[in-house]
Amino acid sequence: MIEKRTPIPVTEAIKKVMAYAKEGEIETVQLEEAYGRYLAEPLCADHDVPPFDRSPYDGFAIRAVDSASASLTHPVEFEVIEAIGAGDVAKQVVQPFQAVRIMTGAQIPSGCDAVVMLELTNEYERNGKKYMSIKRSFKPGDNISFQGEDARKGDVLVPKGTFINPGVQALLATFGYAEVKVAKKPRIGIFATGSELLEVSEPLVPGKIRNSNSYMISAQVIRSGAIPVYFGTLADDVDECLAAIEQVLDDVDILITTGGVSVGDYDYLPTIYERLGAEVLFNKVAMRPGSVTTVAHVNGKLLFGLSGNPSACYVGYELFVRPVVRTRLFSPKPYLRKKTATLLADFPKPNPFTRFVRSYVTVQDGRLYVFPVGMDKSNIVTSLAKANALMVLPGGTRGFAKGDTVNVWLLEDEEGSAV
Ligand SMILES: Nc1nc2c(c(=O)[nH]1)N[C@H]1C(S)=C(S)[C@@H](COP(=O)(O)OP(=O)(O)OC[C@H]3O[C@@H](n4cnc5c(N)ncnc54)[C@H](O)[C@@H]3O)O[C@H]1N2
Ligand code: MOO
Ligand SMILES: [Mg+2]
Repeated sequence: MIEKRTPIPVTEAIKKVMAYAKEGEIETVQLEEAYGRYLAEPLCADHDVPPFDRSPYDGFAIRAVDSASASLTHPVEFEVIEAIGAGDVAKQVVQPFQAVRIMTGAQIPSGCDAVVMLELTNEYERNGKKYMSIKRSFKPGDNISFQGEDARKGDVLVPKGTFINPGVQALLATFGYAEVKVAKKPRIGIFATGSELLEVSEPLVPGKIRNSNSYMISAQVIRSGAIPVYFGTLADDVDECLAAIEQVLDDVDILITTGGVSVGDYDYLPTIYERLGAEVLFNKVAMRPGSVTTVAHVNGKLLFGLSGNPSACYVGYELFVRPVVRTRLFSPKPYLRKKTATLLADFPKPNPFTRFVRSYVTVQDGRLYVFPVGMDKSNIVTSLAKANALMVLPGGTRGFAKGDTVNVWLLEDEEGSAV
C-alpha cells in the first residue's frame, strides 16, 4: 500500500532544519583572498581613522587667529617656513604669521589649526624668503580632516558574518589585517539520483535526459558561500545508492541528493535514510514546488533529499539548505531577503499550499514590481534561468491579480533576512 505522508507547514519545516544549523569553523586567509568570504569575527577599529589631523587640500597650514584681520583690501601676509607632502611631518613649530605649505593627506603641523587652499593665496618671494598672503579670514578647524572623523578606536565597524565586499576589504587593509579570519566554507556533497540521467557530454537517447540538477545545485551552493563536491549520478538502485552515500558521508559537512524522494517504485531515498539509521525530520511540506523535500540527519549531519524535478529542487535548496549554509558562515541573517512588490501580471491559479513562483523583480521609481517567469510547474527548468526572486503566495489563497501586493524573496541578494 502506498505510504501516506502528512505535510507540515513550510515555516515549521524550516524551523526543524534550523534546529540542526550551527556555526561553522574558522580559517585564516590572506587579505588578497578574503573578498567574497564571510568575516568570522567583528572588524574593530584598533586606531583612529585618520590617525592624525590632516589636510584635505593642497594649500597652506596656518594659525587661524593670524587670519582674523584679512580682507580684500587688507591681505594678511604669512612667511612660508616649510613645505610638506603626504607622508611628511613638519619639522618646525609654526610661529605667528608663519605658514607651512602642505599637500593633501599631510599631517597638520603643530600649532596650525586651519588650511587655506592654494587657489585662495598669492605667493611671492622677498629677500630669498617665501611668502603668501590671503584676503579672507579662517576659523579654527577650517579645512581640517580631523583625527578619528572616519572611525574611532574601538568602534565595531563590520559585524561578524558579514560578506566581505570591496569596501570591507578596504577596511581590513586600513586596520592592518594582512590575514583575515573568515568562516570556513562548508563542503556540500551532491549526488544526482536517477537511472534516466545522462551526463552533460552524452548525446540524448530515448527515455533519458541530461542531469541538470547537480550543476544547478552546485551553482546555488557557490552562490550561498559553500563548496560543492559533486560525486556524480547514481542509478535508481538502493544498494548502490546506499554504498555511495556511506562512502562519502564523512568527507562532507552536508549531503544533498536530488531525486528519488517521492513515493514511486524507484524512489529509494526513504529506504536509504532508514538503512543509514537517519532520523527523518519531514518528508512532505505544504508547499509547491518542493512538496516532497525530505530532510534527515544522522549523527548531527544533515541530509537533504531534494526533489528530482528541477524547479522543486531549486526551491528546496534556497528554502532549506541556504540558511543552514549561511548559519555556518556566521550570518545573523541566514534567510533570503524578504520584500513586498506589486504584481505586474494576473496569477489566476489558486494556492492550496504555499506557492513559490519563480519570478523577476524589478525596481521602478524606487518601488519593487514582480512578475512570474515562465511556466509554474515543478518539472520546469527554463523559468529558473530568468528568476531573481521567489514570489511567495500563501496557502489557502485564491488567485492574485495585477496590482496586488505580494511577498517576494530575493535570490541574488547578499543582505539576507534574520527571519
Ligand atoms: N503518486 C505520486 N507521484 C508523485 C508525487 C506524489 O505525491 N504522488 N509527487 C510528485 C512531485 S510533487 C514531485 S516534485 C516529484 C518528485 O519526484 P522525486 O523527487 O522522487 O524525483 P524523481 O522521481 O527521481 O524525478 C522526478 C522528475 O525529475 C527528473 N529529474 C530527476 N533528477 C534530475 C536531474 N538530476 N536533472 C534533471 N531532471 C531530473 C526526473 O527525470 C523526473 O522527471 O514526484 C511527483 N510524483
Ligand atoms: O514537490 Mo513537487 O515539487 O510539489 O511539485
Ligand atoms: Mg520519483
